[in-house]
Amino acid sequence: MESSLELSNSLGSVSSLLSGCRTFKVLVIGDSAVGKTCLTHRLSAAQFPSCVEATIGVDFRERLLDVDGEMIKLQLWDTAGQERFRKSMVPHFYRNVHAVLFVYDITCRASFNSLTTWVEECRRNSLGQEVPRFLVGNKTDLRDVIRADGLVSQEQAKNFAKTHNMMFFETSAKCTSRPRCVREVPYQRDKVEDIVNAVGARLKRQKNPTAAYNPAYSGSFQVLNKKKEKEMWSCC
Ligand SMILES: Nc1nc2c(ncn2[C@@H]2O[C@H](COP(=O)(O)OP(=O)(O)OP(=O)(O)O)[C@@H](O)[C@H]2O)c(=O)[nH]1
Repeated sequence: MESSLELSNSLGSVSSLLSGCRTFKVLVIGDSAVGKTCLTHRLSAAQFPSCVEATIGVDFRERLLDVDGEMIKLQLWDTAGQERFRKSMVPHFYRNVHAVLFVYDITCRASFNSLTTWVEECRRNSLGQEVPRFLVGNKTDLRDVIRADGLVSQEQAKNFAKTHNMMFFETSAKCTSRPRCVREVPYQRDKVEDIVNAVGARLKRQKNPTAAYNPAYSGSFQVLNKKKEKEMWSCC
């Protein structure tokens, strides 16, 4: 497993050097089922997936982005939320990270409360404060079907973001139709592109990112010997 990771990362680095396009590793973390996989599909400009399974290990998706005339590549690491599917891979997730998206589900207070655990995991893995952090409250399309007192309020989330020096967004990975969402429920504006642009703009200002972890494909690494085995290196 580890040698596969190292080999693929080296191949990716070569590809990145040849393309001359700066590549940034963006880690996506948060509890299981908050919507990290769906969100990374959307962030990489793909559709909301019709069917998703729990991530085993990590999946990769990429997004090429034009930021003020410079093409940069966001390499989105969609990590497993379930501890049993993360196992010994965690240190790999945190190596050479350029930005982190902390995702919670606005309808699941427990996923918001867990954010401190995810922040702590970053600290344990020596992620410096200079690495930009983004807080994303997902599933805003469910705001109307959940009792207000069951929702994580924007105020709470903003305070958390401020305390931890994060840029805050709420979005729905599912709500893909911008005009329909804007007209029907104004606060459900499709913010996915806003998130991509904010991450891109913030990273573009970063000088000389390390180019170590650059798989030039979409694929996945998974912890083996699990019942729910997907194919290794499955394309997205
Ligand atoms: N209503 C709604 N459902 C969503 C949204 N995003 C994801 N989901 C659903 O939430 C469930 C979990 O989504 P995933 O993307 O697999 O969650 P995850 O965080 O990647 O989960 P792990 O892989 O276990 O870490 C799926 O049934 C999705 O269809 C959203 O914005 N709105």
